[in-house]
Amino acid sequence: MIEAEWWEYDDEAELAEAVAGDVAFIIESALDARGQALVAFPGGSTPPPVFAALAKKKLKWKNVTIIPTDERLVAVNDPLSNVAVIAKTFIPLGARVLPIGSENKDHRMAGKAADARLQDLHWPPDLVWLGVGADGHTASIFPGADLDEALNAPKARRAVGVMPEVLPAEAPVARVTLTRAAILSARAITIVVRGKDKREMLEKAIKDGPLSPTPVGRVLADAEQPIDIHWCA
Ligand SMILES: O=C1O[C@H](COP(=O)(O)O)[C@@H](O)[C@H](O)[C@H]1O
Repeated sequence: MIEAEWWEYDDEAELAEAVAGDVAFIIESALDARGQALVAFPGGSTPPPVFAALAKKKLKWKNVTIIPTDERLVAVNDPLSNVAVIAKTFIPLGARVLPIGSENKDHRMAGKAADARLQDLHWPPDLVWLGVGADGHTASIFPGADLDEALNAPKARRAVGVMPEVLPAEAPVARVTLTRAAILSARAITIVVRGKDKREMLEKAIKDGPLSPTPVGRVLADAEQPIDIHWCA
């Protein structure tokens, strides 16, 4: 049974401030407990206002490592790159931002390379913050031939390569993504989504659990930690 708590906001600005406050608290707690923090942030259009609010927090950024939850297989200076957006905000603050993508056109090889990079990190992540696409993908776990590997890869595997069955119009490229096991290993999981349609889809995915046809439902079905879901229309 997925334990999900919904947090609703009047608008995007209110959501950004609240999520930034929560993420800062998680980072601060990790720094107090372990002297370092490892967090995974999503790409897409939802995070930038949250990043801007989070960047104003006084944290020991040099002890914080940030990885993307997933990456589009494009050059790091391509506007589609997830890590580029993260790096632009947090590298100037002193954070370590670790790219997991490559320009390798073979997404399976790129997945292996991403996994090797992540194996060097102090695991588990203190936070995996997930976004959700209109088609129900989360991180870059998409419907298609690579879905099973992303969902059922061995526990030790942290990233795989994925070719979405239907390429999303806003970023029609192959990806690398954290596996379900890597996502669920996090000390905390939070989801940030906007829009009524996504809310309905996510509510249904959570209700359907392991039987959900959507990747996000299949990922969350095995979560043992409570999930915070931040939403605005
Ligand atoms: O392609 C992606 O999309 C999802 C959702 O993005 P949004 O624009 O609806 O916020 C995102 O979570 C993922 O990291 C990204 O690669």
